[in-house]
Amino acid sequence: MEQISFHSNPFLLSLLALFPVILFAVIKNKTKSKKRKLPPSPTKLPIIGNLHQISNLPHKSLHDLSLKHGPFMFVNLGTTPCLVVSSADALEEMTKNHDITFSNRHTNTGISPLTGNGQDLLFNTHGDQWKQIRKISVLHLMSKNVVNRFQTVRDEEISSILETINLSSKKGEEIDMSYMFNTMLTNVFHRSYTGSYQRGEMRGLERATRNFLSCDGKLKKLLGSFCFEDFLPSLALLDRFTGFTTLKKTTYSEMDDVMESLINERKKESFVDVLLHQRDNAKLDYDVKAIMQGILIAAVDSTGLELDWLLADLIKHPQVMRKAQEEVQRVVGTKSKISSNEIDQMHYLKCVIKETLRMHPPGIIPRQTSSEWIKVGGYDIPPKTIILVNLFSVQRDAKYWENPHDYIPERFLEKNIEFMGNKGYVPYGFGRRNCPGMAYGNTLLEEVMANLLYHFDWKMPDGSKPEDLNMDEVSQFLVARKYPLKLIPVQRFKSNA
Ligand code: HEM
Repeated sequence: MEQISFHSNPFLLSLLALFPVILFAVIKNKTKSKKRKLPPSPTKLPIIGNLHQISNLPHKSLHDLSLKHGPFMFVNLGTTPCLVVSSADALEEMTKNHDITFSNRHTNTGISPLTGNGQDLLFNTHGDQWKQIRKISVLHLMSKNVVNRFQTVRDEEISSILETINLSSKKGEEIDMSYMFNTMLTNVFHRSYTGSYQRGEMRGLERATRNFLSCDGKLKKLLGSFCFEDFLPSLALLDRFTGFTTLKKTTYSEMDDVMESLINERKKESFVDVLLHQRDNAKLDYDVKAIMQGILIAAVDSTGLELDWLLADLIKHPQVMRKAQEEVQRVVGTKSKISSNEIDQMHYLKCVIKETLRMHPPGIIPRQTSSEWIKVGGYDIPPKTIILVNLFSVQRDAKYWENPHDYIPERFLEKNIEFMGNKGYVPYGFGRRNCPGMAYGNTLLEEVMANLLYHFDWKMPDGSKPEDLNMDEVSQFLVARKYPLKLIPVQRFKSNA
């Protein structure tokens, strides 16, 4: 057998020479990872991690767990570790020190087709492409200027729902306000996307609106379903048997058809037209349909669920409803149309909207850190960690909100708290990844609510009382009302609406 000679083997020789360096690196690495301090975590079970401690309302379960384990807490959703951020100070620290690092979003299996392989706006990695898409979208769809340009579109769509509500009021029938809100919002955004300023042009979009509402319903069901691939990847095959895979396929195929019809209905220089033009002429590489569907869902679903909560909160608190109605009446007088100047004077209504957005934010915001370790709250957070910012906990943080679980719009009269830049109040998100549709969303909330309060009183169906209104929630990525809001409208002035 040939003897191994260190002298004649240059590889072994260099290994020998490098040995002290390698040893030093190994020891350094070991002591470093030993020194790493991960956030506290509830006790985990093998395979499922902390899934057994999380109900079908994750924002509430995670809130309860955070009361025991702290504002930075590690939970394992199946095999996936996540950092849950649950207080105003914790979020402030993340945003102040690590805004860029955690400006990526986490996706899951149900959402992945929405992202167009990461070529959309909502789920794109933070970087140049995301910046370009966001700039185009704000400039051509969401800026204050564009919101003003589409004033007549909103006026027409709001008048249209007022007419329908009026008919129900004459018959004394109940009306499904949740459905009404979603239809109106889809019409508004379809017209804003395609530049259909004339209501006549809406005819071509009626089918698209019906189809969008149908597949948006399927999408919510999909996002509310358990997905093995996300939590227990080794059992991913089971998704085929639960119906998850089929539902995902049909939902996105129908959504694609809706985007196709919006592209066909587009007018020159509309948002959709600009997206296509920039992609083809300015050679910007992105997925037009993915951008369109992502923003449409963000716009319709978030604004729709907040309108639902707003009206429900007012039903549940009749004295707040009365106060808001008195203000609207005082400002508008006896006119039949409410102007934006008049809405600017409705200070109490604005507080009502702020309080509903505090109590019922759209849900948990999923982010993801970049490829570096970060330190927060004295803990070390590994690269590529999924971050779940629990807005429910942040906006009910007792350090910043007195009686945080009570509905008190007056708290906003006493303090000047805006949608951005206040600790413990982030209904439109935070940092550079915040909601670019805030101006559009908030304008819609104000205009719709001012009109509903001005023209109608609202009664519970079947003679039930306001306190009987069911306020249960459902979590389908966003946290919405579990049951549609069905009410009986009562016209306030015979000649109006
Ligand atoms: C009351 C209505 C709305 C609420 C409460 C709301 C809330 C939010 C929240 C909390 C986020 C996550 C922000 C973050 O990660 O920090 C978000 C993102 C987003 N929202 Fe809204 N939103 C509303 C309406 C709208 C509207 C009307 C549009 C479009 C016209 C829109 C478009 C978007 C987009 C595109 C994003 C993702 C931005 C990005 O990742 O760069 N939203 N929204």
